[in-house]
Amino acid sequence: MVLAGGVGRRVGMNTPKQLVEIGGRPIIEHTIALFDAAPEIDEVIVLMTPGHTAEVEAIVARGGYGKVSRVLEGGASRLETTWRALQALGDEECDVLLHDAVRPLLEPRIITECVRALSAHRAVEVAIPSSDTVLVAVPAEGGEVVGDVPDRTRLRRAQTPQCFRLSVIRQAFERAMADPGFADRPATDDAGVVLRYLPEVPVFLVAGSERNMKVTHPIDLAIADRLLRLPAEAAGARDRSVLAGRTVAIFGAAPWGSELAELLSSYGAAVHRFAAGAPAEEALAGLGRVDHVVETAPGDLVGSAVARAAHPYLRKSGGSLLLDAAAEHDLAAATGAAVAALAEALAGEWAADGIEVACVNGGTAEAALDALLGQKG
Ligand SMILES: Nc1ccn([C@@H]2O[C@H](COP(=O)(O)OP(=O)(O)OP(=O)(O)O)[C@@H](O)[C@H]2O)c(=O)n1
Ligand SMILES: C[C@](O)(CO)[C@H](O)COP(=O)(O)O
Repeated sequence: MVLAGGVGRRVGMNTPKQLVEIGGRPIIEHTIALFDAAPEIDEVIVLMTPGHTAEVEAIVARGGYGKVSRVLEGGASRLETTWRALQALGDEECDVLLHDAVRPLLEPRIITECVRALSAHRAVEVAIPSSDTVLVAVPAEGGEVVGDVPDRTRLRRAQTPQCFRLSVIRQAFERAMADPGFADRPATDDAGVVLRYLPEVPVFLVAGSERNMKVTHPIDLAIADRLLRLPAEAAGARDRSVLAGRTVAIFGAAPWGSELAELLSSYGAAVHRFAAGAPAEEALAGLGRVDHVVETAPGDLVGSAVARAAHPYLRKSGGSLLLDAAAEHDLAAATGAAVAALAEALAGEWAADGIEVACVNGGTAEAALDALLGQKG
């Protein structure tokens, strides 16, 4: 359930913040795409700000997010939106993940761990340690003073998804909605409702991440935009043995092309080479699955034809695209800059599809391979 019923008062734009475009697409699209691509997820239901469901339906149709079954209107508060989400589900028992639409940087690892945890626990919450000391402020003359400094080692910051067996979260919400005191002291998240109304159900904690931030204030838009343009594992070294059995298509004839093909083959990849300007769609269709695409002749419309053709394949495989900005060309300098800009734009746009895009400026086959595996570039 993608909870998107808010208006984004704190961000302060005249449209709900989940429709604001960052990293090349609306925030809510990043979030929908994540769940749509997650193998553990069967169905996605979106609860959107009243009056804005048509915009989300258009995003879903344009992006072809086939797991989205419904786009419904949310309620007046986050908890009311959750309540509506629960009412929209049938009687059949299932696992439910409730996720803030405005946390578009959730890693697939967290979805996997949450779903796995639900096989042993009826309630699961994602949380991270607090890197700040947290204070309890108490009113005092002229302002506030520190009332308490809780032991930080026991404090966690709650994130989403918050995950439950349907019967558990539904029962907790039924009790909350029947409690006349709930409206005066509402919970601030879904797990809080379980804690208060079904205290016998332990809420198991799964490790979240700093990256899984919530876009709440204007500055978060800039931070999230930047993060969306960085690959999730930017700093992580990659093991080249992952290339075994992968399919790589190389277009054009960069000086290092043959050496790269040999290197890839030595790690067990199946390498297919195509001449510069070869019809990319036709070439890739003949391969079936494609894990990595290398365009070394981006002077042909600065690589966009190959990129366009490669996108559906790389989206399926979670692979990568490498562009070479140093193509020999009459307008080499201008073309190179355009290729680098294209790579940066695609990296942002495709991050949510799990595709990495890198760019090299000539160099060696070794450097190209590192870039292809997301280590540099
Ligand atoms: N009536 C509401 C209010 C919030 N949310 C969702 O809950 C998530 C977290 O809420 P928050 O960051 O508070 O979003 P807004 O309520 O939109 O922001 P603000 O409080 O600044 O208005 C968001 O994905 C938001 O769309 C919701 O589904 N229904
Ligand atoms: C659910 C939540 O994201 C967990 O941190 C948070 O409590 C939502 O709070 P908000 O004030 O509705 O943004």
